[in-house]
Amino acid sequence: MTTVLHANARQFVSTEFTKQIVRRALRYLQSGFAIHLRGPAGTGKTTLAMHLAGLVGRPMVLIYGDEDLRSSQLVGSNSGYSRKKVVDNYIHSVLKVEDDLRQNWTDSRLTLAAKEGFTLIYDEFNRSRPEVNNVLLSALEEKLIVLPPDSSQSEYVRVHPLFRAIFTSNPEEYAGVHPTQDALLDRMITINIGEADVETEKQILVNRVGLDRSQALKLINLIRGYRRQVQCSKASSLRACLLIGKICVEHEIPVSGKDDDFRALCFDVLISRYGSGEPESELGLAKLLDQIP
Ligand SMILES: Nc1ncnc2c1ncn2[C@@H]1O[C@H](COP(=O)(O)OP(=O)(O)OP(=O)(O)O)[C@@H](O)[C@H]1O
Repeated sequence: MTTVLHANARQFVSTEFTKQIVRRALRYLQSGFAIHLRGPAGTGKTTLAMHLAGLVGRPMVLIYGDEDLRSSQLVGSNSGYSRKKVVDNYIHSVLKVEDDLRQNWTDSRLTLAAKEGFTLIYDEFNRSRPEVNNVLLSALEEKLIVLPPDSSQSEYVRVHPLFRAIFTSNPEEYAGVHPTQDALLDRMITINIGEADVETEKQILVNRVGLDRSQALKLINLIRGYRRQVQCSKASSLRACLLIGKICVEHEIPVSGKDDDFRALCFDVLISRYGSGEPESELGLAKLLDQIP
């Protein structure tokens, strides 16, 4: 049974940075094009996708890209049998038996969304093997989903005009990410989602974990400073900010380099995330913490 979701608009923090992306993305979706939000981990792609789906206003279906995802989990599969047996002995000398055994076909998420005109969010789609995603080529271009020959259904599903698709992905240099076939990229509009601006991260920290603005700014500057120092561009600072911020608020730890608990928390979260584990990386973080009043 496929779960259909509805977006929780309250959670989404809107700033000038996010509004200009939402404006562009909505334009493309309203014109019927699939969009692809691509960027480093933790830059807010999935949250933005859910927000956009909420603005489109149709129920949404969520699929997560995965190495083991099979095309049947996108399109559907036969599950079990139903049997209809009719015994006709109206004329007692004549016994007529009709025995009809059929396979039951169950639509999976892509087919459900395409049939009903829902919004499909396919999160980190390039973690699925490229051949599994081939079914999307005709879904996005010819607006048809070709069902497997043994599907006991018609050979294809016509895509509902209100169907929309939002893809998210990490760049190909990430572990576990497959190169995306050009034909699929050619069928979507890719928006590169970079690191949010300081104002957006600050607003998210204030709204999501309850830090005050000055503490949020101190934390953002510390983490961005450390990422610059160790030259780490792999993941954004947002998740680390939210993690440290939440623990500080819930355990009343001040955002201050003078506080031992805060220093230990930053070492625990930041060295493993961005650091090299080398002594100079730890020394560098200690010096940055010394500068936080
Ligand atoms: N505009 C926003 N409003 C509120 N919270 C946000 C916003 N953008 C991001 N977040 C929060 O930041 C964190 C990271 O966001 P998200 O998971 O969407 O990033 P992502 O780019 O999809 O990461 P990944 O590539 O690892 O999947 C989440 O906790 C999310 O709730």
